[in-house]
Amino acid sequence: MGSLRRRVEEGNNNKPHAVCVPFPAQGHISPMLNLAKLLHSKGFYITFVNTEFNHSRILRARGPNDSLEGLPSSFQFEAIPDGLPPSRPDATQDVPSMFHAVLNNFLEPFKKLLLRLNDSSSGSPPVTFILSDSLMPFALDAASHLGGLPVLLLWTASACGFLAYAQYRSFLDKGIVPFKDPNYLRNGCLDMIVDWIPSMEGISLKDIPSFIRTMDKDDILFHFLMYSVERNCKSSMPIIFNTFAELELEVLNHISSKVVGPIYTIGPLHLPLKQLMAHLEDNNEVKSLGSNLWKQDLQCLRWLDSMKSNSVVYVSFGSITTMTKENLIEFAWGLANSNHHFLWVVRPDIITGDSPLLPSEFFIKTKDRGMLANWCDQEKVLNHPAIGAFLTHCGWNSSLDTICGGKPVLCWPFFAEQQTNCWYFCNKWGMGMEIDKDVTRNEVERQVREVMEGEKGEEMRKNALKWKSLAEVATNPNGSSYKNFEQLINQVCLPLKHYKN
Ligand SMILES: O=c1ccn([C@@H]2O[C@H](COP(=O)(O)OP(=O)(O)O[C@H]3O[C@H](CO)[C@@H](O)[C@H](O)[C@H]3O)[C@@H](O)[C@H]2O)c(=O)[nH]1
Repeated sequence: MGSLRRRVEEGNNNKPHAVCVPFPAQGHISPMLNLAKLLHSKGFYITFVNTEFNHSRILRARGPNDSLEGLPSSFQFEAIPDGLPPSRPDATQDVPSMFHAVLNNFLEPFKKLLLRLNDSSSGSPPVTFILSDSLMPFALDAASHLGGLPVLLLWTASACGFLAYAQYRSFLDKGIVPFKDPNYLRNGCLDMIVDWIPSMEGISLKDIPSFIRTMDKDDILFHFLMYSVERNCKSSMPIIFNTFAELELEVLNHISSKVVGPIYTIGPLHLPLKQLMAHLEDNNEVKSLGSNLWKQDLQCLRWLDSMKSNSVVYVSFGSITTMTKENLIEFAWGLANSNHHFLWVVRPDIITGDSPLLPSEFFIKTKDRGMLANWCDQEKVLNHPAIGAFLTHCGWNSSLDTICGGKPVLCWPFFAEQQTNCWYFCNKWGMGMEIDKDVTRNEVERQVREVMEGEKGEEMRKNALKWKSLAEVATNPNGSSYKNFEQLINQVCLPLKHYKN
């Protein structure tokens, strides 16, 4: 697929040009787009690169007028093929296959794209740097192929997740991974305390990013993360973290001593973006840009408007989590039996290969207090005063959404570093409780009641509000993330333009 829009405009040629390449999944595209918009507001020319698959999904979910067309001349979208066979058009692609594709299929089309963008007839200024997702290591290879083009790396998950992934080689060297006993998931093995990770005293194997859970020495999930994080650590390029220093200070100090390049914490990106959007005119094209891969149900917010403050539990498991039909039924009855109001995002692809069907008794029992949606504007939902708590899988964007909204969490981590985020919510940040992997309706009911009515829930709510206010301080002028972002722009990104020319 070629350029979607190309307009040469006076003045663009002097702009520094950032080519942004997110990992092709919702939880990566959204923070990358947020950062791209912030860079654009600082005068950068942006090329945003999606896969063809996700590009089509965004067009379908948002419609051409409200997604990728009619943009200012200094913000363009490009799409490259992922080389994967066709899959369900509105479902998240298989994660191991995507890791395989990233390692094998992306380098050549991406190099071709960079060459085209750098061609004087392209209509865009010469590329100044690549802003690459940390999980797209081919961007580093493409950059060196093009004579050492600078690369900025964006880590879209938590810093604690990064530090935990950075231990993967130790798990191999110590002979812990791959596991040898086929019962390792059930025999208490995962309760082993991991005692060598600085700043994570008391953490157990079960809280380490889940890709250690394998008996296969060549497991693609484990090796992809180990390889990508190690490449980040060894690179002299800056790594940007979507977190704030006050939240993960100790971890960040350890990461700083582990990586060759500098690190910049500039999050939560939601907050500076919100401020930026508030200042843009309503007809500003960047304002209407979004990256949701599913169509948002706008009714949810209207429904919440009619609810009392702190009275609704919001339930969502992000864009990748899948569960069994039995899990879904247990969540449903747990919510129903709690007698609380709830808004539940049930993605059409949440049950692998099947539709998420719920029993009619459930609908009868929850008729006046339950709302289901395929997808919603989660940031807005979590900022809504009616929401009292969030039942989440602990993906990092959802974690930041809830921190920015000041809502306590019930955690049901699915995979990746969600287990580590969950451990931090429950053990360090004091705003979370964990629901067992083998979820039961009784536990869901009990925890929903606790977070909505109990003393512990009250304590968690207070802590959540404390983190919300610290996140605001960090992103306000003179806050840590604000200053880091200014430094990143003025001391790293803008001088790169000078260096290129
Ligand atoms: O109805 C919904 C549900 C979700 N979201 C958004 O979807 C994103 C979901 O991202 P995240 O919470 O991070 O979950 P995943 O989609 O699972 O994200 C992947 O990417 C994250 C960032 O790298 C990792 O932390 C996760 O472990 C990984 O699974 C967030 O921005 C939400 O605001 C909506 O807008 N509407």
